[in-house]
Parts: sequence; C-alpha cells; structure tokens
Amino acid sequence: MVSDIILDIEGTICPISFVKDVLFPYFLRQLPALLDQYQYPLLEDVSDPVKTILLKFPRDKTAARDSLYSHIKALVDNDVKDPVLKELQGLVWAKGYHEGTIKAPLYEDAIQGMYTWSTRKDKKVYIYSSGSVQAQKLLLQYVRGINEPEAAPGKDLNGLVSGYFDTTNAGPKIQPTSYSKIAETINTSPDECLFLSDNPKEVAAALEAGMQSYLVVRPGNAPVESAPAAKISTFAQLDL
Ligand SMILES: CSCCC(=O)C(=O)COP(=O)(O)O
Ligand SMILES: [Mg+2]
Repeated sequence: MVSDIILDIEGTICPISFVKDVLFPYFLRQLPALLDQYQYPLLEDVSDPVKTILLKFPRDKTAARDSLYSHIKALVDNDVKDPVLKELQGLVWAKGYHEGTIKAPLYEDAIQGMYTWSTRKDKKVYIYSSGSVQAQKLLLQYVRGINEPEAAPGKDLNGLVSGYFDTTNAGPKIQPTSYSKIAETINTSPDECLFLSDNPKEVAAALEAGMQSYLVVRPGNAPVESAPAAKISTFAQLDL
C-alpha cells in the first residue's frame, strides 16, 4: 500500500525544456544587473538577503564581480545541482513568477494525480527536487496545464502538497540516506512511499532506501537504457 507519493519536478511533472529554455535563461538575463548592485570583494551584510546567498559561494569567487559571474554562469551551463545556486535561482525567479513572465507548464496527468491523491484520506503528496524549496513553491503557485495556452489563468497547486524536500533539508537526490531521512521526517515507513522521477540514479537510491519507485519517461527526457525500476509515461498508469 502506498500512503505517501513523493514527486520529482523537472522531467517528471514538468518538461525539462521549461527548466532549460525558460527558467535558466531568465535567471541568466537577471544575473548581470543583480551582481552589478554590489561592490567587490563582497563583504558580509546580514540585512541583504541576496548578498547573504552570494557570500555562500567560494570565497575566492566573491572577490570580484566577473569571477563571481563566471562561476555562477558555469554552474548553470553545466546544470550543477549546487544548493547555493538553487537558493539564488529561487530568489531571482520569484520576480518572473510574480510579474507574470513565468508560468510552469505541468503535465495534465501530473496535475490530475496530485488532485486525486491529495484529496484521499489515506494519501499525501510531497515534492523532492534539486530546486530549492522556495523555487518549488513558486513553480507550483503559477501553474498551467501543458496543453493550455500560455495566457490561461494560473493555478496554485501548493494546497495539494504536504511537504517539500530539497538537497538542503534532505540531502543529495542520488543518495539512499536522503530518502530514509524523508521517510523519517514524514513519519512513514519507506515501503509505504512511492517516489517518481525521470532520473534512474534517483530511482535506484529510493529503491535502495526501501521505497517503491518508477522511472518517469516524458518527451525530451534523456534516453534510459537500463532502468532500475519499471517505467511509466503518465501518472494515469498508476493504480494506487
Ligand atoms: C523546482 S526549481 C526548477 C528546477 C530546477 O532548478 C532543478 O534543478 C530541478 O531538478 P529536479 O530534481 O526537479 O529534476
Ligand atoms: Mg528530475
């Protein structure tokens, strides 16, 4: 029996292309002006939330504006799941979401699954993504069905979610201990948890921690030769 459904975001409930072609370019467009606000080397200022995040990057990178820019750009270009980058991205994306420039296209079956499971007494829905918890909440606050026009009124799905996990509060997604920690945090036995992700290494880690798991295959995802679990291409295939 599955009591807790834990969802990955990119490649599972929304297309990878939304992250690569919309979110990352938006962040890189805002980055130069954001860094230009400060004097270098960056000095501690607890009253400034952006500066507080920037100061978590390696000290040698924060000595000059251009070295900091190059460091952050390289992390984005190489899709490094760096927790400090993810924290900064969440803060920058907030502007785009709140201004209406960004709206997240979610697969219709994922939206339907989240509604169906979260309204059942015996099930709860959680998110576990490399994106920061702030970025997860924003993404789910401004949702459109993938087949709806971009101008469609946004839906806020946060009411369907019982908890959010990222690499800061749970740990890296390819480590089994992160999944054990999530199960412990939500007070559930791992075998009652179902983790859905597009990443075979994440699926393998969840299985090793004793969770149930499927590999989610969506258009545009990287091809997977040997999957550690059965594959699904829509949440409608699940009979929970
Ligand atoms: C939820 S924030 C945008 C996506 C992102 O930055 C990311 O790294 C997504 O990784 P995931 O673990 O959801 O595949
Ligand atoms: Mg993913």
